[in-house]
This record gives sequence, structure tokens and C-alpha cells, in this order.
Amino acid sequence: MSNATSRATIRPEEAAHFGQLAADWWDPNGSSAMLHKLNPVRLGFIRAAIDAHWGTDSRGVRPLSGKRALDVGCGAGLLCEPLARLGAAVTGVDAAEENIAVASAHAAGGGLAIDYRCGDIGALRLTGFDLVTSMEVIEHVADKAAFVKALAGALAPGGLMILSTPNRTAQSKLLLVEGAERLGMVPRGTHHWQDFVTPDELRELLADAGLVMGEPQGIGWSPTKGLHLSADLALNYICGVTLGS
Ligand SMILES: C[S@@+](CC[C@H](N)C(=O)[O-])C[C@H]1O[C@@H](n2cnc3c(N)ncnc32)[C@H](O)[C@@H]1O
Repeated sequence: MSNATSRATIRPEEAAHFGQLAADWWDPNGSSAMLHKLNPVRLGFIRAAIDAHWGTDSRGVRPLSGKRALDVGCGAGLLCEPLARLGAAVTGVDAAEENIAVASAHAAGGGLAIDYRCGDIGALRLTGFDLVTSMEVIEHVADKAAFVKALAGALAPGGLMILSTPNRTAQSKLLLVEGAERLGMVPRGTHHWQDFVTPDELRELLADAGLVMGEPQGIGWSPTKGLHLSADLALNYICGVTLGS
């Protein structure tokens, strides 16, 4: 496979941007602080979606026992680790080698056996995952349609996919790009507003890949509540996705 094909969804400048954040990724007050704040919020959604999909009880110890989970664009593993603790056999894929190195070392330090790989999700040809997640990634990829099709190809029949991403609205421009980046809450150059995806656009991309998008839920921000699950989709949203019949 040619290099151009094998890196079809990866923008080298994005991999370089996130790779240089790897060293302090696990510092809750470091450059990935926003992702640390986001993590419990999206885990709340993920646990509810897992329970609804498989009839499990995520208050039980390991509702993902016996299941294979794939997190695409895993960074240094903020979501992979809780998925492993929920019982899944987890594979994490990221475009940046530095992230995979930090993720592997952190998991090993915590005694977690997570299979981390660096590369393009399409070229890796991973298949048969019960749960596929990709959080805050699609807005960074080179070819959104190819990326979504590769995610679809990784999902096992009867599996569940969960995606989150910023919406492309005046509010997300103000808060995520002009606000969070200027105030230093997110590293400069992280967000490219024109690459954000609206829920309708995501639904269409998913449908083209044979996937059905469930009802999206907003992830909002307020000075009193911080980041929280919300009915308002204007800032960021998260949704469950299944294979069409
Ligand atoms: C905003 S970070 C999100 C990290 C992680 N999903 C989280 O939410 O904690 C985006 C991540 O996606 C990765 N990434 C960007 N494009 C990618 C691609 N085409 N394939 C895999 N990973 C990619 C980046 O290297 C970075 O680690």
C-alpha cells in the first residue's frame, strides 16, 4: 500500500500538533486539561449507551467484560483506560507516535493491557469490535468520509459506535476557538472551526457508510456547571451509532 493511501485520513500537521502535547497529556492541569474535564461527562453518556445497547448495568463492576473496544484518535489514552477498567479488551489508535508512546507507558504503569497502535485506521484494517469510539477526532481528519467508512469497517455486527465532536455554530466559534484558545484553556491551533461538523452533516456521512446515528446529546458549558450533558447541541455533541439493517 502506498504511503499516500495508508495515511489517507491523517493530516501530518494535525499529528504533529497533537504529538507535541503528548508529554503532559495526563496532567489534568496541562495542555489537555479540557479533555480531562470532558472525560467524565462523555463517560456518563457512554455508560448509559452501553447499558441501553446491551442491557447491562454499568454500576456493575465490568459491563464490557468479554467485549472488544476500539478508540480511534485515542491521544494518550484518556478514554482507553476507563474502557479497559469497564472490562473491555481495548485497542487504541492514534495518528501521533508520541501519543502512542505516552499512552503505552501510562497503561503499563497502571497495570492495564491495552493494545496501542499508531497509524491510519483505514490502513490498519481492524475489524470485529463490539464498541468503537472516536471522541473529538473527526474534525481533525483529512477525509471525513473515508474516516467514517473505516470506523464502520471496524464495527462488529450488533456493535455500538460512539462519536463526539464540536458543532459548527457561532457559539462553538466564540467559545472553543476565540475563547478557549485565546484564554489558553486549549492550545492555540487546536481547533479549525471550518472543519467542525454539524449533526446533520454527521448523520449524512454516517448514512453513506451504512450507519444509523442515534439522537445526539449536547455537551454544553456554563460558568456554574462547567461541561455537562445538555439538550443544547450548539457547542459540542455526542451520539450513539449502529450499523443499518
Ligand atoms: C482532540 S484530540 C482527542 C483525543 C482523545 N480522543 C480524547 O478525546 O481524549 C484528537 C486526537 O486525534 C488524533 N488524530 C487526528 N487525526 C487522526 C486520524 N486521522 N487518525 C487517528 N488519530 C487522529 C490526534 O493525534 C489526537 O490525539
